[in-house]
Order: sequence, then C-alpha cells, then structure tokens
Amino acid sequence: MECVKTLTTSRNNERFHRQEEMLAVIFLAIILGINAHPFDELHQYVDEHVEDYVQALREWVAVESDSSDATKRPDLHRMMDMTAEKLKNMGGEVEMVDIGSQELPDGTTIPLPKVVTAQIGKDSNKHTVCIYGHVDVQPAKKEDGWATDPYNLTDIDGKLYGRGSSDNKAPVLAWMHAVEAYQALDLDLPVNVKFLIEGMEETGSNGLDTMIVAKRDTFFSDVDYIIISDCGWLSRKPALTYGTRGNCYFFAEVEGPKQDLHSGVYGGTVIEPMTDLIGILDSLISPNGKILVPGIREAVAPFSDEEWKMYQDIDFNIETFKSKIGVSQLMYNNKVDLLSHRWRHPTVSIHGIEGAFSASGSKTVIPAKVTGKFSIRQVPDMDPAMVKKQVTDYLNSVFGKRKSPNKLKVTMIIGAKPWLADTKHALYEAGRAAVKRVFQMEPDLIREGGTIPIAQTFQDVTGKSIIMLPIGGFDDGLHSQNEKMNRYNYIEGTKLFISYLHEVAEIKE
Ligand SMILES: NCC(=O)N[C@@H](Cc1c[nH]cn1)C(=O)O
Ligand SMILES: [Zn+2]
Ligand SMILES: [Zn+2]
Repeated sequence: MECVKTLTTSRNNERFHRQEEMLAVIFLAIILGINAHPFDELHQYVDEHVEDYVQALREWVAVESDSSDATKRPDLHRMMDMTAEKLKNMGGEVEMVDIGSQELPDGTTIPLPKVVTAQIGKDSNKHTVCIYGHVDVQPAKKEDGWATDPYNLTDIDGKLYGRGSSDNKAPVLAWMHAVEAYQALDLDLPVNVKFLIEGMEETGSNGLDTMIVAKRDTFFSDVDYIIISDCGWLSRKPALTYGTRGNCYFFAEVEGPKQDLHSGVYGGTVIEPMTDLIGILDSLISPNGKILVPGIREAVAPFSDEEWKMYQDIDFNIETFKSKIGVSQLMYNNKVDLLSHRWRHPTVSIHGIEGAFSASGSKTVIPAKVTGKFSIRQVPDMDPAMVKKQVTDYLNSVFGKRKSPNKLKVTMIIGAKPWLADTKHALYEAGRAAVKRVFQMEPDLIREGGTIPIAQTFQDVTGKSIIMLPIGGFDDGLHSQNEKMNRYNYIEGTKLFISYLHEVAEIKE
C-alpha cells in the first residue's frame, strides 16, 4: 500500500514537472514571439536593393528644385509631384495641399509648391508617427567650384555627390525605403506612418505654419510623434539631435543716386550707398564674434553646469573640424566653447550684397542701390519678433549717426524660431536602442547649429514631441560645393529607420 502511494506521488510529481516545463516553453515562445522582429530579413532586403535606392536618389537629385530661385519654380512643382507619386505607389493616401502664393521682391506673386501629405496605415491600436522632410534645395552651379555637375549624382569612392543629396533628399527617400521594405516582405508596419514633405524649407518654410495650424485637428489629430531627419552627425558616430538654432534673416537696403555713377566722374562728390552699407554691416559684430546689437546677448538662456558636462563628454576633435573646413584658426580653441558657440549661442553671418559689382574684371562704378543680406542664428530664449525690433532700431541708429542723405530700409524676411527637445522623452530612448542595434554603439546626443524653421511650430501647435534622427555624415558639405551623401550613411540609415519604427511601436504611453 505504501509502495502504491509512493508510485502515485512520483507520477504526480512527474506530471507536474512536465506541465511546468511546458508552461516555461509556452512562456518563452510568447516572449520570443513578441520580441522576434525580422530585422535580418529587412536588412537583407535593404542590402539587395542598394542600387535601386541610389537610382531613386539620382532621379531626385536631377531635379533642380531650388526654392530660392523663382525661375526654378516649375522644377520645384515637378519635385513635389514626384514625391507624391512615390508615396502613392507605396499605397499612401496622398494629398497635395495648396498653401497659397509667395510675393517676390519685385511685387509679383508666384504659387508656393504644394505640401505633400500621405498616410500609410490606420490601425488605432498602433502609434502614429509623422515624418517631416523637404525636397527643395539650396542653389548650386558648377561654376561655384563643384568638381562634378551638381544635378548629376556622381558616385566617387562611395560618396554620392549632388545638390540636395544629403540635405534632404536621401534622408526622405531612406524613410520611404524603410516603409517599403516592411511592405515588400509583407510584414506588418509596427506603427502608422504619415509623411509631410515640403518644398520651401531652404527659404524659411513659407506657408507651412498656417497649414499646420489649419490641420491641427485633422491630419495631426492622431499623430503621436514627429520625426525629422534633416541634419547630420557630429563625427563618424551616429547621433540623436535635440536642438536647432533659429534664424532671423535680414535685408538692409541703402538707396542713393537715381542710377549707377562713374566713380571717376562722381567719386568724392556723393555719399556712396555701398560705404554706408559696409559701415552699418560692420557694426553688427566685432572681429572676435561678439554681437554688438544691444539686447541680443542678454536674451540667451544661461549655460548650466549639466550642459557644460554634456558638451565636455562629447567626443569631438577640433583639429579634424579645422581640417575639414580648411581653416588654420577658429574663434575658440576649446571643445566646450566651440560646440556651444556652434549650437547654443547666437551668431551674425553676412551673406552677400545685391546690387554690388561682383563679377570678374574691374568695373569702376558707384552702385546706386545696394542690399546687404545677413542673418542672426538665434537660440532660446531669443524671440524673432524681438530680434527684428532690436536689429532694426540699432541699424537705424547707427545709420542715423552717419548723417547720410541716403535711405536705409531694414526688413526681416525670415523669422524662424529655435527648437529644443526633452532628451528624457521615450523617443530618445527608442533612438538609442535603434542606433545600438544597427551600429553597435551609443549615439552622441547633440544640437544643430542650423535651422529647421518649422520644428518649434510643430511642437507648439500640435503639442507632440519631436526627435531629430540624422543619417547625414559630418562632412557632407550641406549648402556648399560638392555636397554628398555617403552610400554607407544612406543604406545603414535606412536600416536605422526600419529599427526605429519598431522601437517607437514599443513606447508605452
Ligand atoms: N537642413 C536644414 C537647413 O539647412 N535649414 C536651413 C533653413 C533656413 C534658415 N534660414 C533660411 N533657411 C538653414 O539654413 O539652416
Ligand atoms: Zn535641410
Ligand atoms: Zn538646408
């Protein structure tokens, strides 16, 4: 009897252990099932389509979508059509939003390029991300000193040279290719994806603010997060960007005689507009970079110890930076000063003088009317409306002291706000995880000296959090001669976006 009891107990124990084992297996399967994401298949798909991606970029770079040149407006419209077409081919619900027209300096108006919006996926159980980018470019001419035709994408040693290749055509395409990879492999998209692609970013995103306000309760109503990939890494290491500077862009027009004058015949008798203009431009900033407009420096948010430490911890080589841009001396010699003046202090840049003689040769003329163009990159807590007043008042006062009979007119043509994000937000944690998976390293947390004019408006109007997830290289030459996108950044960047979509889906909010 005792023996039968022992046998039954041991059978029960065995059954219990087997059940326990099965439960463990099921539990493990569930865990693996949830976490198993086919990254390998997706990455392999990307690797198999590299040449298609390069060809797509070639076709986009071939379009001279320069938003600053009204004569190129037909190309810009075509670029927006191509963007819409690509999103339609991906099954997107596409809209081309009319954002009105633009007044040119001569008083005529031309239509603004339509903004392309698209929606892919509408599952209310998933997060929805909105990818913002632009497909307009800065001007470029071969004569500016390009080694290759700026509108013919040219591959030299894995570097894809062409205007707009890095800013911002390849990153926009990489996002589209990331979504396409999920679709091609018949994999469920981890999040709903919306696209908002514009064609006026390089000239201050004219018309976009109004459109965002108008679409706050429609297009943006279900958007959880906004992602922007319109900036670059700081070094060879991937980065997540949490701030951009704003930009206030000014025209200072000085008008004198009714027409240009012979400098031999009239020189010494007239007060020259160009002399006045150079004088007032020179009053904006000292040779060592101190902004002289009263009130500007006082408005800059204090630099905290925590921030100082963050900058100190960033891996950044000043000598590499110097050699990349070809200068022997910088404004600052230590890393923290240099990075902070690049990212979180304002600066004045003088860009050009319209009406001045600038061709080769030696024309001896006194220009009758000249317009100086300069901008002030601004930072928290500066405010564009305040900067406009400070600069206008200051230049009028400096000009007044010259007692010149010429006329000065100061206008601010762009007033783009700076943007700053909370790096503790889950979007940044997701960014870290995606970077680690694709690049096996921690990303740098950086700010950007350039401007995404619409970033802060997105944040203010929609109340949604934004992350900037760059894939451009540190030496891409944005806005400059020989702009390029590395094949490596373009392709691994596409994989990063694939991973990021997965990581965002995991955010519990
Ligand atoms: N890639 C972003 C970029 O280059 N943005 C422009 C936007 C701008 C600012 N003022 C006029 N355009 C930039 O110059 O930072
Ligand atoms: Zn850009
Ligand atoms: Zn740009």
